[in-house]
Amino acid sequence: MKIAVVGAGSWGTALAKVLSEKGHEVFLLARRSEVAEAINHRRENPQYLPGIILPAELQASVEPEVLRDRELILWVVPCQSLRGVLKSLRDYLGSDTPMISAIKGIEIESGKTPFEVLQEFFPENRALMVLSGPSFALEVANRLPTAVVLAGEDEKLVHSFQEALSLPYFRIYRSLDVRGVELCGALKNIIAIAAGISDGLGLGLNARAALITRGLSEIIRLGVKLGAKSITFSGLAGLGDLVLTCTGNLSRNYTVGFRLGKGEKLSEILQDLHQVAEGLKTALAVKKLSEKHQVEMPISEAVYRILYEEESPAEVLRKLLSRPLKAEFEVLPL
Ligand SMILES: NC(=O)C1=CN([C@@H]2O[C@H](COP(=O)(O)OP(=O)(O)OC[C@H]3O[C@@H](n4cnc5c(N)ncnc54)[C@H](OP(=O)(O)O)[C@@H]3O)[C@@H](O)[C@H]2O)C=CC1
Ligand SMILES: O=C(CO)COP(=O)(O)O
Repeated sequence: MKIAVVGAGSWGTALAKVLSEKGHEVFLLARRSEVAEAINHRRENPQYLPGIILPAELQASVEPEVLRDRELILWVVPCQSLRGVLKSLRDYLGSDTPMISAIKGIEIESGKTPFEVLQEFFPENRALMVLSGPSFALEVANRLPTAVVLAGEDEKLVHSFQEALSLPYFRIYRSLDVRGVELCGALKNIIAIAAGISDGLGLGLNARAALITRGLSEIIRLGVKLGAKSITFSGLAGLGDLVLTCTGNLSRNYTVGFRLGKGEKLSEILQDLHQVAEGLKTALAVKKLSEKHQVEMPISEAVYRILYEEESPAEVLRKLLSRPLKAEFEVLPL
């Protein structure tokens, strides 16, 4: 299959490597020519995946022309950049070319997910899909076993892409709950920041387990209000990715939280953060969505206050722990 991956950061490069190893003809569309040149001539993306040797067949370019004859496009740019990237590239794209978003975020202005933004640009396209799940780029690039989920509305189509894109070390499960799979991936990043803060403060493993569990509970509440199926949250894109990013120090979101917990200011952290930590922006989008839909999200709210109202992590923690006691599950008559 002729494939283009748009976005030559860590995840775009790792996915392009997987697809190239599967035998597809892959173009990786970079924004900067030095990135494309390093990939084409040194077989490496030194800024984002240093030391990983990329397949000789994988080609990189900065020319949007390479999108013209592709049979599949993967979108792998930061969520807040997607709309601008689509505006600049739409003339090179077929209106019904299959497309997969591998982006985990929510647009701040519109409250839309990447899938919804793609639908806005390609309203007739019935071949839009979402890829999510626990998958650190570096581990995938090192061919460590990974399981992810591909979601789409057309079961036959998702099934065929599941087969076409899987490798033994990159197992793709399929789902019809696009909304759920996509929201899981976006919302877990905020909880990962919270887990990092907790670890940075030295609050211990009990606290982290509580954050993961209560975090899951609140992201299900919002997700279901927004049309997701609750069962999806117990799958790879939900619990799987939540556990990975709340416990793995390869996570950029967790790392930002950890540094905040250690007392660094967000402005200092942003200065040397050379990759995207989507949870920072998603926290703003979720603040608006939770207020609009009247969903209580105490952990996400706490992260928002630390990030954007400069409340100290210790003060936010004190408030979290003094919330009224309640039943664990709202639906049970306890
Ligand atoms: N890394 C991971 O392990 C995983 C990441 N994801 C998701 O994938 C998405 C991309 O993340 P990731 O690859 O890690 O991010 P990185 O920060 O590693 O790379 C971002 C890439 O996007 C490019 N980019 C940024 N802004 C623009 C823009 N306005 N126009 C065009 N290109 C732009 C960057 O180009 P430049 O270098 O020129 O700035 C860079 O190639 C995120 O939503 C993330 O949550 C999902 C699963 C795993
Ligand atoms: O989503 C990820 C792994 O599944 C990557 O997490 P970070 O963006 O926090 O690094």
